[in-house]
Amino acid sequence: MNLSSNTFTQQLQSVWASQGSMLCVGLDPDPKRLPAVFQGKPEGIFEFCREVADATADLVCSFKPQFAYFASQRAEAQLEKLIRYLKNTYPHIPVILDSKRGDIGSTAEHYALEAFERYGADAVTVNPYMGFDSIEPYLKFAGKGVIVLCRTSNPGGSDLQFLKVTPSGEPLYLHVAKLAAKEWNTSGQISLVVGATFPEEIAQVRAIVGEMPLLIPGIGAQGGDIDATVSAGSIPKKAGTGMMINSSRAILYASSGSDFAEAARKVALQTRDALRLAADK
Ligand SMILES: O=c1ccn([C@@H]2O[C@H](COP(=O)(O)O)[C@@H](O)[C@H]2O)c(=O)[nH]1
Repeated sequence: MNLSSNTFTQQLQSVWASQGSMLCVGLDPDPKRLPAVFQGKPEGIFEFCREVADATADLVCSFKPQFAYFASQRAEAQLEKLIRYLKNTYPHIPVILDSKRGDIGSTAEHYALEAFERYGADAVTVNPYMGFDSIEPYLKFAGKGVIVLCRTSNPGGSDLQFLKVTPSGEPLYLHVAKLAAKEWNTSGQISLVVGATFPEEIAQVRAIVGEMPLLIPGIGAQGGDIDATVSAGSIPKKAGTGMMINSSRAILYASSGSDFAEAARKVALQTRDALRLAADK
């Protein structure tokens, strides 16, 4: 199979089946929390992420490097190198660049080039606040995934996402889910972000979007409940699919000692198994 001609959605379908995992490991290399051996090392960020990825690759359905952790350290070259490494070593595992971009179309064209050509990501997270013309440039990259923020995991997400925006009193996040699923997704490239900290809302989004993949951050360090999340986001009769459930800090920083990779694997394995168990209920 030529994986490079596979779409993001096809990659996900195959990896859910082959790895039996809905776990997405988030790569958020916080300089204050890196094990001592990587601190101040020229390619320490790349090396730390590579070791965690190598220790968990057989347990995941995707990797999600968070752009800000690299950019704040002037480590964009290490991000490029990391994604190149992941794509070469684990071509079956999709890489999501979490950069939550959003801007007018002419600028979005360059954010899309950045995500898909410079970094070579399979999918990118985007903010829908500026409307469809800010999303459209990403959709021109056939097969690439475009993951739209819908109901985010943070408490402040309610400030805007719960505002009633239609005459019938529909909250903004459900309006985004409807727009994304019924108007914007003509090419099948769109997925949505919904937080594990809000399982009731996950269920409402799932009811609107059918089998659309959901990126679900918020288990682990943010305390989202695994059973409630999986139950809310599952696709009827397709257990173990449909979701990329992200955990970053709980896995990356399971130990700050020299056993960090082993500890990361242990937590990733427990999380993968808890997700599997929840899917089988
Ligand atoms: O609603 C959202 C959207 C994105 N994120 C990102 O996911 C990870 C979560 O990290 P944890 O350490 O597992 O809490 C992080 O990169 C966020 O930027 C999110 O948390 N919520």
